[in-house]
Amino acid sequence: MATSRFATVALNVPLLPPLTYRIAETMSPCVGDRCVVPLGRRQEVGLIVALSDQTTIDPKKQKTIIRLLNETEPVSEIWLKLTRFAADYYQHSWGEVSIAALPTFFKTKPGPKYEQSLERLRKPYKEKKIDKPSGVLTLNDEQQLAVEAVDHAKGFAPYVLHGVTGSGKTEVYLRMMESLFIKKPDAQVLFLVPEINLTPQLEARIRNHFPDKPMASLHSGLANGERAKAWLAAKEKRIQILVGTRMAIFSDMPNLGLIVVDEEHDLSYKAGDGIRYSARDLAIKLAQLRQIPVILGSATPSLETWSRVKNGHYNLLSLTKRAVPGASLPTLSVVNPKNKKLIKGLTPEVIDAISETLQKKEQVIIFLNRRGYAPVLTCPSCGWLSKCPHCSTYAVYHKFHGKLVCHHCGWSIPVYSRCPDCGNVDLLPMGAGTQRIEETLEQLWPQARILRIDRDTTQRKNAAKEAFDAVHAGEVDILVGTQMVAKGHDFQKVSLVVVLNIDAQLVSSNPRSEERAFANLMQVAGRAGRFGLPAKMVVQSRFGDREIFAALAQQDYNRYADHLLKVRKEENSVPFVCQALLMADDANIGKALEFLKQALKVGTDLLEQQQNESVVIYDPIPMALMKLADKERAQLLVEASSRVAMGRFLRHWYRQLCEIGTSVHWTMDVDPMDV
Ligand SMILES: Nc1ncnc2c1ncn2[C@@H]1O[C@H](COP(=O)(O)OP(=O)(O)OP(=O)(O)O)[C@@H](O)[C@H]1O
Ligand SMILES: [Zn+2]
Repeated sequence: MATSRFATVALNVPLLPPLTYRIAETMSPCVGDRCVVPLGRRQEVGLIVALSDQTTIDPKKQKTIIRLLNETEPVSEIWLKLTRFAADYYQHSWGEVSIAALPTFFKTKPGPKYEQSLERLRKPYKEKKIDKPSGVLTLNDEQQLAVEAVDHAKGFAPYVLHGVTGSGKTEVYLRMMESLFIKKPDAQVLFLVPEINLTPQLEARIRNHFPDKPMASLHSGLANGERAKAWLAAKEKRIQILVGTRMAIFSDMPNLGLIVVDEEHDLSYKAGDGIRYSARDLAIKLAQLRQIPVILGSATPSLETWSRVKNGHYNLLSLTKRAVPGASLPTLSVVNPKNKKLIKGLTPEVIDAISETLQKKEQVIIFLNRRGYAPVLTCPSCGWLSKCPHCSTYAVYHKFHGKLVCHHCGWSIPVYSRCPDCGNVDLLPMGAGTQRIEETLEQLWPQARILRIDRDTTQRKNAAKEAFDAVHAGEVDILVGTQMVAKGHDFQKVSLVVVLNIDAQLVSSNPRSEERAFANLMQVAGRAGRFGLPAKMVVQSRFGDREIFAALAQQDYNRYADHLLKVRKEENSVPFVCQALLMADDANIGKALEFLKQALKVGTDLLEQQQNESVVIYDPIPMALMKLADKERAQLLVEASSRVAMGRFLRHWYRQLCEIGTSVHWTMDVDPMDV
């Protein structure tokens, strides 16, 4: 075979299409190999995406590949296609996406110890101990049906596994994997989870079920070396099961036979900075490229996903009841705190319910989506408020550390002993966060063992795992926390869930806020009564008569999702339109808005030129959280009736935006989560 003389190399540079380099005679690269090339005065690691025998580049300007990095197999054609798709879809250069998708080790110029490091990465994983051989459960009919459907699937097959909380979705995933392994013993499975904190429990469950199948996890809590190790093990087929957060979607698994996206509605599948990809959406694309089944599981599927079930793009698998015999869903009562005699913000109903549950020696979860002691500190004499000097928001009072902390930019100072404006010494915390509720609980139930789980208590490595282990071991009576306590955990003895302060989410101007509140409520309700204890849920809210609570009382996702879809359809909003957001920030909001006005003009002209009537561009506006870390931010919303129309517009518009040449920093978010 004649060797090619030129290689096209993708590089991590915005807007830069892959560049052509000469191949030295001693090298025989493959498509998918990494290499080091000169770029201006720098040397960069690039990815070879094509080979050819000729080039139109002037021989004097041709540059040569400096070093070929082919000690590992080249990335697969499918991996290249996936990253290329993501690049086109999210408006980045192919190199930006593909290089960024590699673990740091593989995108850094090799140092002197490169070979030894590679060798170390290839060392086998230490055997982990299996807790106890898991007994074989008999699947119920619905579970059985779900497993069989996927077992019979041919080629690309997208499924939504919609199962009420505690309906045994995890068991279904495990059996789906099992039947895949029976058919293809060397198959690989990619199992995506929204949060690192959910991986230990799940990993243990998978390990117990498949003691012989090598597995690894991949998430941002791992050191660079560990990430590279997992990535390489997946690539070289030394592991068969990869459990990971969104970044794991960019693993390259040659024998991939099944993808599971657990809790598919979770926001953390969408990257919030850099390349703003959705791992869930890319999972669908990957399954299509690999021609395999993909399972999106949730008790509360996102409306995007639900509408695709409704229009027949995805197949629906339903689990309508709890899996453990005798287990039922909690009964709901909504208590209006208005005109009630509150004790430290708690209604008598909540207090009684907690006391009763503690008497029965069962566990309580208190869910409050706000960490810290109080969201704001105020001076009652002059009206001073604890504003963050860098953001258009308040710094949160953290009593135990004696600090004011901005949850948006991280700014913090020791808390004032007197008002910085008027000198008054009696500063007052307003509202309550998890710390304050914890303090209240300690005062009201001094005998109870109370544990708070939120981002503040779980920063140390393994802290979250240890905390949840304590709950599982029955060492905790009351668990108070943020969303972290609502997700995924299979608690045995929780029989009461109390929800405080959900109202902020119900009156928000963000149109997705209510959808999220519903998902939160359903999920947290789902932590109670999983093992047959009669369970209760008490929500303090002023909006007890809303549709959301009627649906929650029945645990009727379908009813509420259909209701929301109807509203969205009437409003012609997502998922009935596609959106993209152009965001600009600058020290001065005026300049950010000015740039967006130019962008609007360019875009409007382009639409006219394209005779594209499926796309609408709205006027630029300051963002809801206008100032963040001293940057003033504005946004421009684009909506289109189809993804194709959107893609056609964005591609050209993006190029033209780059030509505007502004000092304003801007980014594009395709399918934004918040507008
Ligand atoms: N067929 C079955 N028979 C008995 N118990 C079962 C069966 N299937 C699952 N279970 C048990 O039911 C409990 C809940 O299952 P699992 O955690 O898989 O639910 P889930 O649907 O993932 O819940 P969630 O969405 O709330 O996280 C687990 O303890 C599991 O062992
Ligand atoms: Zn701030």
